[in-house]
Amino acid sequence: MENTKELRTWLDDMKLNHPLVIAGPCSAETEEQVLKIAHELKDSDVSYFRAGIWKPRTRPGMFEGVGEIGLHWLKKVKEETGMKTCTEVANAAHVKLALEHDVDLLWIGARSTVSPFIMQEIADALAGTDKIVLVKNPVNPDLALWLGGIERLYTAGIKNLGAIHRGFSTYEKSKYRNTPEWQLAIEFQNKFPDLPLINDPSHITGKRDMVFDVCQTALDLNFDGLMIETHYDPENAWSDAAQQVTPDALKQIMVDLKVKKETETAVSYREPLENLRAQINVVDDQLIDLLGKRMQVADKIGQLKKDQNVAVLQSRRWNEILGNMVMEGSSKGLSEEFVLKMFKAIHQESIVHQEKIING
Ligand SMILES: O=C(O)C(=O)C[C@]1(C(=O)O)C=C[C@@H](O)C=C1
Repeated sequence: MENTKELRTWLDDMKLNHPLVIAGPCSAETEEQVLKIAHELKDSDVSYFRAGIWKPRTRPGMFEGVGEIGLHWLKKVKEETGMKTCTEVANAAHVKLALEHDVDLLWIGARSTVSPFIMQEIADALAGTDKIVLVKNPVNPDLALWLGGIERLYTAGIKNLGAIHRGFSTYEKSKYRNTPEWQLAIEFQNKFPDLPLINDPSHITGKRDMVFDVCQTALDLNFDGLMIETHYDPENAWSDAAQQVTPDALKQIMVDLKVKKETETAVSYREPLENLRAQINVVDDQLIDLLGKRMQVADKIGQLKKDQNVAVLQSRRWNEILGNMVMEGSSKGLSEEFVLKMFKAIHQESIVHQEKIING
């Protein structure tokens, strides 16, 4: 699959003057709940009304969705509000039902994207459809697996495609429910700049009061749209209560978000930008130079360890460095998360260098 301008035709054809917005409850609960939320979202930037009909849950015994009956409610949403509809599909049976009930857009969840078998089954069931199909990132930060899933759909003749960035599971706890790993989304855009990319701040944050900031970051990184879980009574939602926002909050988010231009040709922007970029180039060169020098010192320690038969990994020394650097970093306005990530990468490279010397 190659990047082509045609990949974004379905989105361009919508002629929106704002990012694409997909909103609605995490789960369809009752007909009244679905219709009430849909009516509250009717006069907003929302183009697609979402509701989970089949809910993949981590553990059994939780609410797993209302199933097929919810598709009738989505049809009513379309008839009564004019909004298009969408839901998640996770197997061929879901696809068949969703197509039969004329759902306009289907997405594939993170737990399905991880499995090439499931992706192929869904691709085969969707073969040739002109519905829009969006693929969430797999739970693990694996760009090739994400793109591979999309490719399976493309190969099955599905041309109205896009991706949803919903963040990644990690072993380490962080302030996010699923860490965004923005770098991966940036790499995604570098490979497929014209494939519409939607952000899902609800699953990234897991908390409604963090949703706005993640939306803003996504727009700053040129995302094409947002999928935001919305419920008139989020606290009492049957699933994901902490991360849903009310329809009014969603409308406010859309007012407050600053949509920026991709670039600017005016001299008042280009001139100072070029000057600042020249400064960045100088600093980047210095960084590389310093890192090279640091590795030369690590090589010398590696030789010493080889001669004296000492282990490469020296945890006490390493933790000392990390602690000092986090403190130094914070005095220079660098976040702990960044300093740790950067020094872990440096340590890794240092170990690779010393291993080469010891085993070379
Ligand atoms: O201090 C050492 O023993 C080193 O080899 C240097 C270094 C580093 O890169 O700072 C590398 C590996 C060790 O685990 C600890 C620190």
